[in-house]
Amino acid sequence: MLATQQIFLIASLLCFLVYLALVSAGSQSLRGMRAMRAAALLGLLGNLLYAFGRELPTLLGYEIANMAYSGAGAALAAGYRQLSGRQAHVRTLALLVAAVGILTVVFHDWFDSFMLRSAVVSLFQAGICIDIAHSVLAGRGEQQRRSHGQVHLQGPGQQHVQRFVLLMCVLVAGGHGVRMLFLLIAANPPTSLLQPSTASLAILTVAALALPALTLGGLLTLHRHIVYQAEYIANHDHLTGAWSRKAFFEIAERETTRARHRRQPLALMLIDLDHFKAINDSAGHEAGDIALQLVATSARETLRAVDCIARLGGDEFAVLLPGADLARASAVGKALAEALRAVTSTMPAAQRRLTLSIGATVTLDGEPFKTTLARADSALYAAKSAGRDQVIALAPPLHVVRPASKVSASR
Ligand SMILES: Nc1nc2c(ncn2[C@@H]2O[C@H](COP(=O)(O)OP(=O)(O)OP(=O)(O)O)[C@@H](O)[C@H]2O)c(=O)[nH]1
Repeated sequence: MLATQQIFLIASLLCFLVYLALVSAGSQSLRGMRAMRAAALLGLLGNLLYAFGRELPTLLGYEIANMAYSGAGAALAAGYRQLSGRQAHVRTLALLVAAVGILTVVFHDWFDSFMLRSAVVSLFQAGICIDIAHSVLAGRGEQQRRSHGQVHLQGPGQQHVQRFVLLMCVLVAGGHGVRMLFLLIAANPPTSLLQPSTASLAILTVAALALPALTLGGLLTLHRHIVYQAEYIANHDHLTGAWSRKAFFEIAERETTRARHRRQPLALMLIDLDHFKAINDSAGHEAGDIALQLVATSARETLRAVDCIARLGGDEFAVLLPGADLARASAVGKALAEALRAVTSTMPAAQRRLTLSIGATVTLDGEPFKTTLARADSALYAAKSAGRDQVIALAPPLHVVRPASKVSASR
């Protein structure tokens, strides 16, 4: 058996295994999944056709094999584009694949030139690798933006996958560059890719293994996306996007320990919408949902990336402010109420009436978090009892620091 045939058979097997893994990963709905599957299948087909190229008619063993390879590259590029949130541009990629197919036929059957065929294929494959690298780098920025303040959801695994894909792109694009250079300067340039020379074998190995390797990178990226989505759903409130109650208590324990170690203050605010039931009753449940979303949006505009907002249930939110003292917590509470007022000023009457009661406190060194939470709850209760639409801050031990200061006159 020829060495080249073995390489292509190994690459076929790898493509098949990656395809199986992509199928078993399920989740058809995930962006990029279909393109990755198509890349693995086309890669499998291309490698098999190349493996038996000598036994098959030229049309199958060369032209169709080439088309399958180009198609696999294009599908990979589309998949990585979708994974990173870029537009896939399927039509443009399909046109490029067709152009590569036509040119290889022209430079094979009409004007036989191994050099020109190689130039077309190398330019296309190097371009695909550059585009994939671009997608990976663009996706990295996107994830950093999305994970702002949620860093623990992004494990180091994702970075390793991105580095692996980038390395493969550099290897393949660089390999095609070296190949072109070699063809240009070699005293006796090869006249066929299947010519048994060490250089041809090296090029073939890189080219054949690049496809399953890049498809595997896509599979790993998809896997990280699935894990990320599952973690996101488990840790976030679906309506407002705020942290879930469960995640909040985990974060609170961690932040309490961190504040103690760093000897820094940690403030906690409990926020409850005023007369929320009336909004639901008068304007409907949907208007109530919008009101809850507005609170979360206003909070995100007001808070820093290190702060954390969670929906504890119903119309109650909690906010952790690492490094903030009581005065700062009061100021943030007022700023939040102000931001909500600004957002709702142009809204229908039901949401325009939206005000907040806020109870704030700071952790006392060494006390369990549930004690801090109980104090913030007392402050919130005091704010409600004092007429709502205000921030009340309670310092440890339990005494009122800012008695019933109105954020604004109630409307
Ligand atoms: N629209 C909507 N309403 C919800 C949701 N979860 C809980 N509620 C409603 O929130 C209301 C909670 O009202 P309460 O906190 O008991 O009372 P309130 O009207 O806000 O009055 P005060 O808190 O005393 O100012 C109830 O009517 C619940 O049905 C939700 O996800 N969406």
